[in-house]
Amino acid sequence: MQLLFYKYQGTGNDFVLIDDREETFSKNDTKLIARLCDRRFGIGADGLILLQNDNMTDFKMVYYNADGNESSMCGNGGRCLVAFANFLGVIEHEATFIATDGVHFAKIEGEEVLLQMIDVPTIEEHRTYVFLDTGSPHHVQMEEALQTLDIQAVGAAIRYGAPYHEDGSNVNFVKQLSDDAFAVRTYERGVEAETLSCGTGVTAVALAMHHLGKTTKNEVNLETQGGRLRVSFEKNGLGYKNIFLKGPAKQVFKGTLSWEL
Ligand SMILES: N[C@@H](CCC[C@H](N)C(=O)O)C(=O)O
Repeated sequence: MQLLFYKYQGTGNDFVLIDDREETFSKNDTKLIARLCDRRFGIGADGLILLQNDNMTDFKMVYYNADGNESSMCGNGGRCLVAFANFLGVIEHEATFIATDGVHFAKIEGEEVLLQMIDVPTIEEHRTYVFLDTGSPHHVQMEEALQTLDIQAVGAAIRYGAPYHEDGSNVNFVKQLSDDAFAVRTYERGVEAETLSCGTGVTAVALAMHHLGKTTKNEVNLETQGGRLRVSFEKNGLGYKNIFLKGPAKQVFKGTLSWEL
């Protein structure tokens, strides 16, 4: 049996995308998905995403982390899937799709994809960090020595430590660059390593920085290790609404592989 796959990346957060409208992919095969995402034994990616049919929206997004487990929302993956749906002819320049956290609206603007994220009703403020859920759970903390920080060691300690433990959280380290720009490095749960960019992560950072008064702007630039993303939002009581994530999403290559990888 042969598997046709496409490789996409959004600011260096990379994904194996599969057109699964016929629902033939072995979606519960954790080992297979982890193997496909493996950078030495497989194609190599931070995650794998299925594009499936949906009755109410243009398509359904099913997201797996590189460890092979189905997980919560992926912002960069969602943007890549919109570009893929356009490539397949499933959508033109606008779309709604269903993901694990609800319905998303998206728009293709040239080389970039604008993705509406779920509303964030509350933000937890702690002494040294902020925690919020932007479709996926995110720990956000300021870090002056951002470029020299051992993200693997410090990120893993926070991800597995209290209060997150087994369920875990993604961990974002942030340095302010100007009144509307922040540099971000993210340790991703389910990849269990730093990724070059995280869409739900930079969304969490933008909201957290506004919440903490580090910026008064409603559109913030986020410099990730893989490129620049922009997040816009409106304050809504204790939380935020009309949250949009924007940035590039590109096809890298496509391929076919045999089932016995
Ligand atoms: N890279 C993603 C986040 C993917 C989900 C995350 N690893 C988790 O399990 O919470 C993004 O761009 O948002």
